Amino acid sequence: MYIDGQWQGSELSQFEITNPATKQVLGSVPEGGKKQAEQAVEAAHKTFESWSKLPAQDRSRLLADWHRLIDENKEEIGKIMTLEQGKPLQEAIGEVNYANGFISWYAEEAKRIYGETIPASHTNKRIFVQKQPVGVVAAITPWNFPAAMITRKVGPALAAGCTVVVKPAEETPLTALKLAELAEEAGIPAGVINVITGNPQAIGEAWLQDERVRKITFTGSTEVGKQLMEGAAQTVKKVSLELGGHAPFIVMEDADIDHAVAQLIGSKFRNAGQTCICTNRVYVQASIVETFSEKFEAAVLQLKTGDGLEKNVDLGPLINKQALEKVQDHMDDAVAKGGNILAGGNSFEKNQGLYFEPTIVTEASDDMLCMNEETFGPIAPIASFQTEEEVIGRANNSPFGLAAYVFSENIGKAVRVSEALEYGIVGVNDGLPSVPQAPFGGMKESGLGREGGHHGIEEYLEVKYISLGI
Ligand SMILES: NC(=O)c1ccc[n+]([C@@H]2O[C@H](COP(=O)([O-])OP(=O)(O)OC[C@H]3O[C@@H](n4cnc5c(N)ncnc54)[C@H](O)[C@@H]3O)[C@@H](O)[C@H]2O)c1
Ligand SMILES: O=C[C@H](O)CS(=O)(=O)O
Repeated sequence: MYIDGQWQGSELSQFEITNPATKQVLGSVPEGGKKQAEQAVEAAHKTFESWSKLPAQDRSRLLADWHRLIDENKEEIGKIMTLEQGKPLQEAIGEVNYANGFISWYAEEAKRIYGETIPASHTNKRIFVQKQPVGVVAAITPWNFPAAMITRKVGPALAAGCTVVVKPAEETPLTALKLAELAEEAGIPAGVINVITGNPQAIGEAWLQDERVRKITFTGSTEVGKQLMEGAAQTVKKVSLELGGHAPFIVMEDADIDHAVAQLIGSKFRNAGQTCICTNRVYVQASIVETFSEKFEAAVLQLKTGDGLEKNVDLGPLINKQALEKVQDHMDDAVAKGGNILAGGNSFEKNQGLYFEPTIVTEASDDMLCMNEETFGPIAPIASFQTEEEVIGRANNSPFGLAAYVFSENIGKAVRVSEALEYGIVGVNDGLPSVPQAPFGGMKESGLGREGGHHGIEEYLEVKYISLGI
């Protein structure tokens, strides 16, 4: 753990981090709890005064130095990520670059936190609006993007002048600790970033109860997000939630089918289907569903599943046994409800790694689990539809509202459908929309707030106006 500029916790009991591809023990980290959570808040609270008063140019420079060191170490960070999370090495390095994009974006954004003046309704008054950092921020992050989900929070928080306490997922703390090590090397002062590993419930509860923590920013399951949202009410903390998704991928009859197939491969099978914006259900207009399915099958059969450190691997292992069991449940349910397995359909174990083949299920029906619950694995169920109105209704019939995709070469139709979809992110002829400069986030039970772009820093700012009598 990294608290107040000190690497500590060796005296505590440890928990092991294992490689999901081999079950090899990679190392161990301290099992922190309430006490360490409170120590971290104390450090962040103590440092907030000086960090928030630092000129924005200085915070910007420190973030830029951190960005440079992350870039210089991206292969090492990528390998740590592949070892503890399982994604293929090139994909892991890609995540490091994506994660680092938030650091560079917010290094610049730090210098552009503008206020405003408002014409007063009285001649003897002047009104000035200022934006000030919210204070100590608690960040809790998932295992599937061990770097990007941290920098997508810590970047804007530090740029805004906040200090942070971070709890990474138990499965993937090593990437987070490496990022902290590089932040220390960049000269980011002790207490600005604190990384705690250990008991999620104990650490989370300590932060929820602590009035010095002024914001909770969480990325993870909707279930846990709801718990944290309730807990934040104890001291009325600001809350940002990046939660579960269930993305529809809509292919209209006038789509470029080859392009849509290529984009679906990326959207469905990135991180072995373990991303919040992965396509979870595919809707193809009836007139082209056979042609589309044949082309998609041919592309899926080219994919290679294996240890992420092996060359030319497209899909790594699933993170754990529970993840595999959920994917298998969705597979069995789809077949039981009349689904036809066009490709894949099997789990397998290799060197103790748990894998599921990239899978296509055709004849999917809306009552299937995979058409309603987040699969978080490499199953692509294909359902056909007749009309634009029908598919919009089916796509929106979900408690989730994170990402959706629509493919059509008719611009008017693409705009009409994208505007009708109740999702925070809509890819139009684009299956991989995530970039640091855009406001990433969901509607409905997929979350609150946005991360990325100029919207992302607003989450860490309070708006104050000063009414000046003259
Ligand atoms: N919307 C997004 O940007 C986004 C990004 C990545 C993952 N996700 C979602 O996250 C889920 C998968 O990630 P996961 O399995 O790590 O999710 P999870 O909710 O189980 O865990 C996320 C984090 O919360 C912590 N946590 C769990 N219970 C807690 C509690 N009671 N108090 C405090 N912390 C607690 C975990 O230790 C982990 O650090 C999926 O639903 C996925 O869609 C969403
Ligand atoms: O899993 C959720 C991530 O936010 C996905 S992305 O890397 O931001 O697209």
